[in-house]
Amino acid sequence: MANSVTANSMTSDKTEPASAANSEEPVVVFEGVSIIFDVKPVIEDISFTVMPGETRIILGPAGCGKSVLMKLANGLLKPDTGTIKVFGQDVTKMSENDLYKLRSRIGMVFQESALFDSLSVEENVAYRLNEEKVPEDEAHKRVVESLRFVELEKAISKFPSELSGGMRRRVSIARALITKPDLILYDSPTGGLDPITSTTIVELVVKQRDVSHTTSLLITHRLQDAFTLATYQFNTETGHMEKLPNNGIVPSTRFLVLNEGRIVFDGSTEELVHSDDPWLKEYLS
Ligand SMILES: Nc1ncnc2c1ncn2[C@@H]1O[C@H](COP(=O)(O)OP(=O)(O)OP(=O)(O)O)[C@@H](O)[C@H]1O
Repeated sequence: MANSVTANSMTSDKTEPASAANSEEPVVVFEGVSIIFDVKPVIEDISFTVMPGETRIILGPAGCGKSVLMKLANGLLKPDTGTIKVFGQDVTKMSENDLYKLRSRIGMVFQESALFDSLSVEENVAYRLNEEKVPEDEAHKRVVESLRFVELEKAISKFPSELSGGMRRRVSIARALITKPDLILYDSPTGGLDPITSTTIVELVVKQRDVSHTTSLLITHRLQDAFTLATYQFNTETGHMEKLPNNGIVPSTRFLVLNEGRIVFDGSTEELVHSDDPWLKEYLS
């Protein structure tokens, strides 16, 4: 089988290194991060680390601060206290110019796809390349390659309004992958999709993870998607994901669970499912 993700006994945290990252250094580090909106703390004293090649799944009830946390990681929001390092650089202290450069290494899949309705699929996917003044021929080649990855080459000339929700989400993923990022931030990539379409999107995330070993943060409201990510690997021969044998767990998948702006869990899949915490047990049931 042409796979490089290995099942383990649910105890090791070893991960495959991300292609362009130093495997020794964490990709994302939050230390004592808090942010207050209108006198209300939305993120409170959060600390966690994401290592190269890790897929960090972020769970928690609606409004607990998941999207805010992701915007903090991308430098779109600044915390009131604490430090946030991405690729070793403190994003809380960076100028907009430096943040712009840093973001060329970060792919972002926004909630609800966030495509530009007036642009074609090709223009949407090429957006970042156009900003970086990549020559047209080269940009076109890369758009085709990126759309092929999400199995949507045929939609290249269409407009977002002509696409289904699942197709728009695929375009959004193709747009995030076009710069071959070292970190991908997925904000609810299956939000608002039906279960079958959601599974096709999760399969894409699994494919991206297992083909490129890119570090990622992924918010999901669907526990089923989270556990699929933790227990399935991509088979490049069949072109589909499949469940790991013997109840195996993908070792590079870890969880962060938030509630009311605080971390209530930070650990492996096995630790999560075996947690005795009453709140977590209720949340997972
Ligand atoms: N820019 C902002 N200004 C003021 N309040 C904000 C801002 N962004 C988010 N909030 C508030 O912060 C809280 C957390 O929002 P966030 O979007 O992070 O939640 P979430 O966990 O992602 O929710 P959901 O699962 O519903 O997407 C919410 O109460 C929200 O109203």
